[in-house]
Amino acid sequence: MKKTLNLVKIGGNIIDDETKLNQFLEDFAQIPGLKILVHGGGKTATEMSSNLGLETTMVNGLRITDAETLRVVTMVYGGLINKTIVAKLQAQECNAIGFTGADANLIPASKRAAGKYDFGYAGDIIPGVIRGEKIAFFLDNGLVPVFAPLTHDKAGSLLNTNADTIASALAIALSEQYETRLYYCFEKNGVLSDMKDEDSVMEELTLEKYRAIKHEGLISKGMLPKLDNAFKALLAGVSSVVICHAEEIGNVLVHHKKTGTELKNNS
Ligand SMILES: Nc1ncnc2c1ncn2[C@@H]1O[C@H](COP(=O)(O)OP(=O)(O)O)[C@@H](O)[C@H]1O
Ligand SMILES: CC(=O)N[C@@H](CCC(=O)OP(=O)(O)O)C(=O)O
Repeated sequence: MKKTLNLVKIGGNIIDDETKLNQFLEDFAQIPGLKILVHGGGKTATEMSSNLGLETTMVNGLRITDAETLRVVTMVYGGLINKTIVAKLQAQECNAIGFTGADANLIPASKRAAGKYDFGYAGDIIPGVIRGEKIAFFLDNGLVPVFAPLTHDKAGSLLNTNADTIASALAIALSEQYETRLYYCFEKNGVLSDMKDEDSVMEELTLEKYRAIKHEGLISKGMLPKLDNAFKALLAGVSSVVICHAEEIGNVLVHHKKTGTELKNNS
C-alpha cells in the first residue's frame, strides 16, 4: 500500500500577514506523516516591486516577468519568503528544507514563448520532467520540503512559475510513489459562487460545473490558474484536491474535518 503524502500550497495573501502566516505554520507543523509545503508570495513581490519603482502587470493571474522583475521575485520567493518559512518551521520542530526548482534540478522548465503576451522570464514546467524519487529521498529521510515558486531553464536562468502550477506538477509527479492529497490554502473559505458572500462556498466542484461558471464570469484573477491546475492534478491521478481557508488546515489534516471546496472528477 502507498503511504499518504499531504501537499499543501499557501498563497500570498496569507504569507503577507505575519500573524496569519505564523498561525498557518504552527498548524502545518502539527500535520502528521509525510508533507510538502509550496508557497507563493505574489502580494509581497508586487509590494517590493512597487517600492523599487517597478510596475506589475498580471495577465490571467500570471505575472509578466521582465529581467528586473525576475531579480525581485528571486529575492522575494527564493530568499525572504522561503528562508523565513523554513526558519519558522524549524522553530516548531518541523525539519523543513527549502528549495527552488533549480536545487538538485528538481523542477526544470522552459521559458514561455511570446505569443499574444510576452511573459518574459515565466517558466512552464516541462511535462513528465519532475522525478518524484528525488523528492521522495528527502521525504523518506524525515525532511519536509518547502518549495519557492521558481524553476530554471538549465541554461543558467531562474524562471518565475506560478505556485499553484508547481503544487499541481509536484502532486502529479509524486502520485506515482504516494497516495497524494493536494490542498490549496488561501484567504477565502473555498470557491465562492458569489464573491460578495464569503459563506457561498461550493462544497464540491466538477470540471463541467467549473467550465459553466467560468463562462458566466464567476471565476476570475488568480482563481483561474488555481482551478485549472487543481483539475489537472485530479485528472492526472492525484487522490484528492481541496481548496480551503488557510485557517482550516489544522482542522482538515489534524482533526479530519471536511471544509472548503472539494474537486470531483465527473468524467
Ligand atoms: N469564485 C471565486 N471564489 C473565490 N475566490 C475567487 C473567485 N473568483 C476569483 N477569486 C479570487 O481569486 C483569488 C485567489 O487567487 P490568488 O490570489 O492567486 O490566490 P493565492 O493567494 O492562493 O495565490 C481570491 O483572493 C479571489 O480574489
Ligand atoms: C508566473 C507567475 O505568475 N508567478 C507567480 C509566482 C508567485 C505565486 O504564484 O504567488 P501566489 O500563490 O501568492 O499567487 C507570481 O509571480 O505572482
